Amino acid sequence: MSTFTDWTPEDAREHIAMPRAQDDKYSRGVLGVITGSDAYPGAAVLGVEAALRTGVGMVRYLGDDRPTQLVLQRRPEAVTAPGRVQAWLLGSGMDAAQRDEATSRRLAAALADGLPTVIDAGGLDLIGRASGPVLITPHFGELARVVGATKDQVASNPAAWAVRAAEELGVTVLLKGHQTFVAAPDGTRIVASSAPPWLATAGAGDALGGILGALVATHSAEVAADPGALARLAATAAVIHGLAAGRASAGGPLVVLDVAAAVPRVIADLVRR
Ligand SMILES: NC(=O)C1=CN([C@@H]2O[C@H](COP(=O)(O)OP(=O)(O)OC[C@H]3O[C@@H](n4cnc5c(N)ncnc54)[C@H](OP(=O)(O)O)[C@@H]3O)[C@@H](O)[C@H]2O)[C@@H](O)CC1
Ligand SMILES: Nc1ncnc2c1ncn2[C@@H]1O[C@H](COP(=O)(O)OP(=O)(O)O)[C@@H](O)[C@H]1O
Repeated sequence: MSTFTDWTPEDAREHIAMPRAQDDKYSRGVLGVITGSDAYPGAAVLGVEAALRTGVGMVRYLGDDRPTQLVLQRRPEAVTAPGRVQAWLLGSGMDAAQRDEATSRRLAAALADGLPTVIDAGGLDLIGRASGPVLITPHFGELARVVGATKDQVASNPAAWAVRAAEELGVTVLLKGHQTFVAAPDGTRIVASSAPPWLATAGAGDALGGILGALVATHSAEVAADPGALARLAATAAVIHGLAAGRASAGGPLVVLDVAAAVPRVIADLVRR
């Protein structure tokens, strides 16, 4: 039985990249994002919004036309031309069965980059094709599909299934749920428990992907030097997400854009501690 270490706000604060006076947008980190689809364009908007609110030098969004238009309407800060990136966020709001050729090509190019890559939802079939360090962000149903189990089996012992998936797949696993379990092939085991159940709402996981993508892009060099850093960044994202949900909720229902809107204040409070 693995022991999972609780990830606290004090732990999380150590994993926020503070911009320095000499920084520019490129040196802070560029997150490449391929998410969303005609069927689920909102997932792209939520992920980009959350990434920008977490703090990153640039979000380079390279998804389909419809989500691109919606992302730009909501966030003209996003750059939609190809170019340099330091980490990738792939798969939220995509359906592997509906993927067209152009999307497959863009995903393949991203996966061949050798960069740290966060893979969510409709990108999870691509785990084995990534050439860089990988972090996956499944919910119980998605992890069940990936490891060939049932959702009920995963739900009955999520911590153990997160460990098993990390060991079998050789990637860092962030398993979503009321508690967020993070397991890495190097034996790192972390749990984050700051999220209120009000966060169980459609799109919350897409926002988590954006928060995590931004943290990875702003720590790309650290991850290249030590892929074990991905687990600590994953747990930090879960803590930020949970604390932001607590603010957006204030004890009542929340909407995901309000969770993203709360992220900058959560981070400001963390770094002030
Ligand atoms: N605004 C947008 O654009 C949004 C877009 N979105 C995008 O939609 C796409 C489809 O994602 P999806 O999770 O809805 O369906 P899918 O992967 O087929 O899983 C279904 C299976 O998994 C289970 N299951 C589901 N959730 C679970 C959970 N939290 N915890 C535990 N189990 C859970 C469920 O089990 P059941 O309850 O049926 O037994 C069923 O077996 C994806 O690309 C996503 O990014 C969403 O993010 C919403 C907002
Ligand atoms: N009962 C719960 N309590 C707290 N957080 C939850 C609960 N259920 C889900 N969450 C969180 O909400 C998010 C849901 O993500 P996900 O299942 O991928 O939904 P979606 O695909 O709709 O974005 C995850 O970050 C998860 O940890």
